[in-house]
Amino acid sequence: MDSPLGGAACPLQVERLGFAWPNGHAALRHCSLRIPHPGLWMLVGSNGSGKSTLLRLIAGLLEPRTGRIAVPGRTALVFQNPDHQLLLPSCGSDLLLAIDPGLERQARERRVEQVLESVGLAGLASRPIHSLSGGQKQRLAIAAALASEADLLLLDEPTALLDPDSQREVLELIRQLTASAGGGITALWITHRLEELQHCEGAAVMEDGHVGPWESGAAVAQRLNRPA
Ligand SMILES: Nc1ncnc2c1ncn2[C@@H]1O[C@H](COP(=O)(O)OP(=O)(O)OP(=O)(O)O)[C@@H](O)[C@H]1O
Repeated sequence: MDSPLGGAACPLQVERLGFAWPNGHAALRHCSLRIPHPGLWMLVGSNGSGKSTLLRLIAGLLEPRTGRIAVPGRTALVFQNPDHQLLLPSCGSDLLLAIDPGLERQARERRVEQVLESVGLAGLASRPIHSLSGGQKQRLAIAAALASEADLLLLDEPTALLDPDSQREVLELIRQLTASAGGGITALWITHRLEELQHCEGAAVMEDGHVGPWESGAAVAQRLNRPA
């Protein structure tokens, strides 16, 4: 299948995107990005370079002023702080919010169990969310994204608030979900943690509202680690 922007189908294509906030500040200028195939892809860049704005545009929360975004599948955003997106008191009730309400009750409950299992939280449907650790909450937020049948996960510094063990667990979870055996899921992951770049398919640097070319994560980490 061809993408709406012409080339072969790919999980995400962004072409010459422009966006300005109501105060006139141009957050994105001629911003282009193409994810060629499923996997884990990372974006780095200094504070204010436009990374979160780009993710919100891709998710459809903001309207671009110019340019185009082509996403053949569904998107889901995962925020830095899972408390900003987990709404209901128990794990199961929160996940039910994300599941197609047209499905029969039993199918919805089965789906809850399935997605909990896929993020390592099997059997926790009735657990109160406030009793989860930070890492478990972040995995639940990822489960909600999966429950919504999203195939493009947009992760905005998902490990920034986690301790090193939980950070590794969340990264490993996303790696498994985006591995080819994981069913064609794509993740676009924003990070300031250069060590995470070692684990991606490709990394790009965002600067002043513009995304650079894909490079190996190791090459980007090495360059950004070097003193100016
Ligand atoms: N709601 C808003 N209203 C006006 N300007 C905003 C708003 N949100 C962000 N901006 C501005 O847009 C620019 C890009 O912000 P954005 O949050 O996308 O950057 P970022 O690369 O994600 O930064 P960080 O690494 O600090 O999260 C910044 O100059 C920021 O101040």
